[in-house]
Amino acid sequence: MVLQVHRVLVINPGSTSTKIGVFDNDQCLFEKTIRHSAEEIGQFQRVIDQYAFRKAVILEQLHQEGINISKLDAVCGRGGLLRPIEGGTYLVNEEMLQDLRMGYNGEHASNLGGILAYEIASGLNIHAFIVDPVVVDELAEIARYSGVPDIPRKSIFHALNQKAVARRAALELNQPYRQLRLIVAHMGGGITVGAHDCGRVVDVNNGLHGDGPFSPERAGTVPAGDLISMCFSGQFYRDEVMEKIVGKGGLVGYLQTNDAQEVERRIESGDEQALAVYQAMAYQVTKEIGSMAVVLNGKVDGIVLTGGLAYGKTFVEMIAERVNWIADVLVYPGENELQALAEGTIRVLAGEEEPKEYPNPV
Ligand SMILES: Nc1ncnc2c1ncn2[C@@H]1O[C@H](COP(=O)(O)OP(=O)(O)O)[C@@H](O)[C@H]1O
Ligand SMILES: CCCC(=O)OP(=O)(O)O
Repeated sequence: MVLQVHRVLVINPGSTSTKIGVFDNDQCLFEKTIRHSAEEIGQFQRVIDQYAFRKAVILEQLHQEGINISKLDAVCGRGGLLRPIEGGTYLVNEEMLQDLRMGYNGEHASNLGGILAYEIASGLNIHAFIVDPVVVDELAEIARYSGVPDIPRKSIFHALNQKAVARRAALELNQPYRQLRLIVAHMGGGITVGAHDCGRVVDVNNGLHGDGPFSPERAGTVPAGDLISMCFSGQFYRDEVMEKIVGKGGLVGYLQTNDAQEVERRIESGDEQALAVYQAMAYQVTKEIGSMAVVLNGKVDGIVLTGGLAYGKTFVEMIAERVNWIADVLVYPGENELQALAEGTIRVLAGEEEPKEYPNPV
């Protein structure tokens, strides 16, 4: 029997980068990470305004690589701040596009994933998909309480990569993912730390809207009372305050860069402020890991560090030395998101799985 080969373009817009790949089934033909500086991204007021810029960057890169897009069978994007849904592969439909365009659950680069996939696919008369978007919701009911009844906690995190690396850790630990208790810290432009309890992410910080550790471009949890006073001080517009939390918080706020490698260079050249901020970011990640250990009743089979920041040896060491008493630390730098997007799409194209229809609420 001849195996049918499906060619898929996958697009992963992150807050600090656009990552693309072309796959023949699960075989990667080419992948590329295009990094965007804080200034480059900062010139756009809204995430949706970055659409034309990111599309041009993608098409230019494919052109340079000599990829003929008319040979594609599908396009898949990382999605987006939709309504809370269960994991899986979803066909991009009109209702989804509307929610992505309006930012139903807020603004994030991944909203562009489904839109870019749809725009490129519709020009070629092929289907567009998203896989395991950032709103996959498996929270335990107890984790939804915030203390303010009108503001329930939400599941907004690096679902795609957290699941992919958790499965990789399960292979390494030689046990099924569904029988393991893992803590996964994805450390990219945003940072999310999830408690994976036997295959379900029962608690995780909302990586976008002021919850958890600060990150290269986000504030994480901030003192609520002071934030409220800032909002009503008359000194700032709403968007300006939001930017302090998402986009211009964290490393960008303290050091005016979202680039951890640049921070490491500054530290090497003796910059004490850079060192203090980097140490504080690691410290906040360890606090979140500690709290997820409590969520798992202290029975933790492994702590997984992943995302772009996990390439930073010093940063990983700062974290590992504070948390390795909880469990062994496994480090998977970068992310498996392109591969995971491709595999989710191929499962549907090969007829192994039916695509889910949005919305398909939890
Ligand atoms: N080799 C490296 N050493 C240290 N930090 C790195 C390295 N490579 C990337 N990073 C940092 O990782 C962060 C981006 O992570 P990434 O997972 O690619 O984010 P996103 O997908 O949100 O754009 C940036 O701060 C970047 O500077
Ligand atoms: C919205 C949660 C996912 C996230 O923060 O992604 P990036 O790190 O790519 O911005």
